[in-house]
Amino acid sequence: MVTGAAKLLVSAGADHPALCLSSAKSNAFRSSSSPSSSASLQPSRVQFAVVNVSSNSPNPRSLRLCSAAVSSSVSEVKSSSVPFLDHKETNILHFVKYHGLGNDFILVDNRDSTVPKITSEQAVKLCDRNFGIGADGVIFALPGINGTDYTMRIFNSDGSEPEMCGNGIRCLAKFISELENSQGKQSYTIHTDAGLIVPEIQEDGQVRVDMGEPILKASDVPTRLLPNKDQSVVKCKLDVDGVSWSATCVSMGNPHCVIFGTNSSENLEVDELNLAEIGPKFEHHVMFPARTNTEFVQVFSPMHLKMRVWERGAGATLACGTGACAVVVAAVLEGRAGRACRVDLPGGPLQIEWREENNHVYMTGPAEVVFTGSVPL
Ligand SMILES: N[C@@H](CCC[C@H](N)C(=O)O)C(=O)O
Repeated sequence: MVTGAAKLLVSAGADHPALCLSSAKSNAFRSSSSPSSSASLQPSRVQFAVVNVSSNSPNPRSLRLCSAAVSSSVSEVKSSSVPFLDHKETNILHFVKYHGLGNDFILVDNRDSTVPKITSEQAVKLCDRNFGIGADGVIFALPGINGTDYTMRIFNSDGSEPEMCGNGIRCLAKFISELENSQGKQSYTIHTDAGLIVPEIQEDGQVRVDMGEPILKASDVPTRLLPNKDQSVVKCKLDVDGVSWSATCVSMGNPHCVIFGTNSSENLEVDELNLAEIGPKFEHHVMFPARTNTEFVQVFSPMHLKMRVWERGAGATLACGTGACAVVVAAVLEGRAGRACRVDLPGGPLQIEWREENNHVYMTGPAEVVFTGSVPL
């Protein structure tokens, strides 16, 4: 069943997924060019279909090319002339998976409704890396509110709904530009629960995001840690797991607890931390009434930081955009770094700038398509 176009079809039993994978490098897998390739797929047995778009292809048209392929494998009954994401089969969700530095998301075209197409319980199942598609969250592109172009909503992989997601909004910008069929430099106004966020796709494909102003007032972060006179929580003692940590709390719309050291060591070696053990203890600490994301940071120089993150609702991830922003704000407040830094995350670097003129934080980084697919709900 493998053709010259590198088409691979695996059909499993009724209780197991049938999976269709296609190379993005050829148009030969379009439905019109290979009608027999999907003939062995019986719609009732198709549990899951994925088209591999190519994680390293910079070709912005790759998503549109592959959309045609999915329509042929998931639904033989549909005409391939209808764009993939516009198919309206009952109980099938069409999605595109993206990642920003390995922080990965299932993107859903929700422009026709203000209600997310799936529930938080369904999101948990789809994010599962063994029994689902696998992702750190599900992101919906909804109609704009109050004059904005779009609204972003997101479920974490545990089903909770955060206010914002930095890597996710870069992915959303790329997703929207594909939906709108636009090319080159584009900027969008996005309504989020953290306020107005403005991502801009650059000529080089990177996405620069105006992330708005950081929130430092303890009660707004929120944290119960004792604030300073100016209401901020900077270098505050926090006991976790028998260790006294030095914590600075910053909200980028969502809460972050930033750790550079302990009472016995001013500087962390972040690779030595057992994140899976200590992360949940920070996340669920009584000092954080809305739980928290936690970043552990090592300072290489005033312009170069390294962090690892334990995310609220998602655990250890390869990157966290709001986390990297919070880290630079905290580093400035603690006098450890300048306002423009490279932040190294497990999945790669982000450029972060906290501008003095307008108090806004700017994040620049990549967002890439991984694959398109369809899944029954
Ligand atoms: N990975 C995201 C943050 C996602 C939300 C977070 N888990 C929370 O619950 O606040 C990012 O890149 O910012």
